[in-house]
Amino acid sequence: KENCFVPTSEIIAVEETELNKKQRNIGKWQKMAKPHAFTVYYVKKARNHRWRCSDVTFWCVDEHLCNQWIQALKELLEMQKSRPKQLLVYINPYGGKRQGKSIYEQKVAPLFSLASISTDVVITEHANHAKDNLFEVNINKYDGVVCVGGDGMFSEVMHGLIGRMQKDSGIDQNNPKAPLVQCNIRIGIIPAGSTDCICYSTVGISDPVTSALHIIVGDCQPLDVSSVHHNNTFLKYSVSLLGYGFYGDILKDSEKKRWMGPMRYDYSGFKTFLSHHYYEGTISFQPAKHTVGSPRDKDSCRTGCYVCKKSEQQLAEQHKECGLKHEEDEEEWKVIKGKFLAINAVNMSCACPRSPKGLSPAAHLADGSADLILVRKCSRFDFLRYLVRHTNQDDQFDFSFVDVYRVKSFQFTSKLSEDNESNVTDIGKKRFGQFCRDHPACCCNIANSTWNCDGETLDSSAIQVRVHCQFVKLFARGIEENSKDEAAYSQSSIEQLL
Ligand SMILES: CCCCCCCCCCCCC/C=C/[C@@H](O)[C@H](CO)NC(=O)CCCCCCCCCCCCCCC
Ligand SMILES: Nc1ncnc2c1ncn2[C@@H]1O[C@H](COP(=O)(O)OP(=O)(O)OP(=O)(O)O)[C@@H](O)[C@H]1O
Ligand SMILES: [Ca+2]
Repeated sequence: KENCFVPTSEIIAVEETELNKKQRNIGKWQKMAKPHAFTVYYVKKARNHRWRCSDVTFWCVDEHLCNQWIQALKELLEMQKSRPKQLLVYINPYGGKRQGKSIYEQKVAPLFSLASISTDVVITEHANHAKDNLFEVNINKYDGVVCVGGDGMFSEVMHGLIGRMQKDSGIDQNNPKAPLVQCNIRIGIIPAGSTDCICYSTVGISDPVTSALHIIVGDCQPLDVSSVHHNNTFLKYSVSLLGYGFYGDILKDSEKKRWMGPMRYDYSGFKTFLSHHYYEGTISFQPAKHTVGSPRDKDSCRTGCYVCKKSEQQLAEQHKECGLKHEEDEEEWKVIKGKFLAINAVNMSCACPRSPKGLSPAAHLADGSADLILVRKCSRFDFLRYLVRHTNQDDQFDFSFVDVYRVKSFQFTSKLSEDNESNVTDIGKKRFGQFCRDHPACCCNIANSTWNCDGETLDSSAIQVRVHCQFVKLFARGIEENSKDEAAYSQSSIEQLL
């Protein structure tokens, strides 16, 4: 009844179809002596970036012809070298609403088996199980690693893979300037967490079936990764949010409420909003001059993004020049001191179901930069106005108390650690403990906040951060343009750039 066009890259599987009696007796096929059939399973694109597995069955009388078609289509699939054949899967049974295991078994495993992908499945028994396991397994056996869980689970797998690569190459991660070895094994995310920001920002939806299909067709999306150090100690890598103040405090409070599931973030978010604490410190950063985009751009990173491609070319050129001294260290540092409600550094938009355009709507997945958002001390009402703009079309950077910069590296030191380092002992501060009790309404916080690094707290408030362009790869393709208007708009802005 309907014609449809399916690129071979979006065929999931081709199978010979056994016709049952009922099928044989319908329509014109009932006149055939012995009809033969094959079924093509393919990706059907629905609304809002959702993908589904659809199928179409072809019938004919000639058995030889039918087999020729099956053979030809299977050969076409075999030629798609980017498709994974063997995957290592880690399932966190306690992430999000604790449905990781059933999501995998009911929605994902049947699709992998249809696409003839073999899997080794590990159900994690404790935090860091997946990370530690990745240091031991024979990684070369696999075409990819899949994590079933949330951003925290992705982070574990990413740390395992990057850590393993550095260990195998004898690179010391504690050295902030070490030339890290890139990780080429792709990671797939089956969303089953509380925020699922990495999945949402790279696919456009958090939906397990959609993500499974992106893995099957062998998509590849590079991602920027930030390395976080405290002096010469490696702390963590980050791909989504590094947040101090508001998001650090939410995370710290929400960890005690894990039993609440994803709701814990709303509860702790509300509490943290009411507490309205601000923190004093100094932030220094190197602006990202290499990238052609800016955080106030009107259009966002989409599949085949021009801004990310430009950065990829530059990266390739840099690799060619390998060995030559980079001017990075000599490039200018901008220094900002102040009182901040939130300091957020995002490597991607951080779009998620709570905020469909994210913390920085124009941030790019793979341009080698992060957007540094500084929210200065302001009234509760203004901060609420700022937060609300994450949920509508208004510009969240259009406030006098909000600044945003595109950076390739930054450092932060809280006033408290600066004072401690310079041995200025303020007896008053010590006596008053954590908060300014003389002025309870002023919300001035003498204690440090903590950094929220992709949903995990960091031990140190003083950190040094460097963005590594396109450092890991995902089974994703970025967010696809979903309307003709959007596509035309993006094209016109590229023309403007050229
Ligand atoms: C009035 C409504 C305002 C809503 C504003 C929503 C902004 C939401 C922005 C979400 C950004 C998520 C960034 C991703 C971070 C992930 O790496 C990390 C690990 O999964 N998730 C979190 O840290 C979890 C972070 C969870 C943050 C939840 C924030 C909820 C804020 C609620 C404020 C309520 C104020 C109400 C006043 C009447
Ligand atoms: N079997 C396990 N028991 C306890 N913790 C685990 C287990 N497996 C993994 N973890 C840890 O649970 C943490 C949170 O998991 P995950 O990210 O999947 O869910 P979430 O926190 O609900 O979602 P999000 O990160 O999207 O907010 C991860 O950092 C991971 O280290
Ligand atoms: Ca980026």
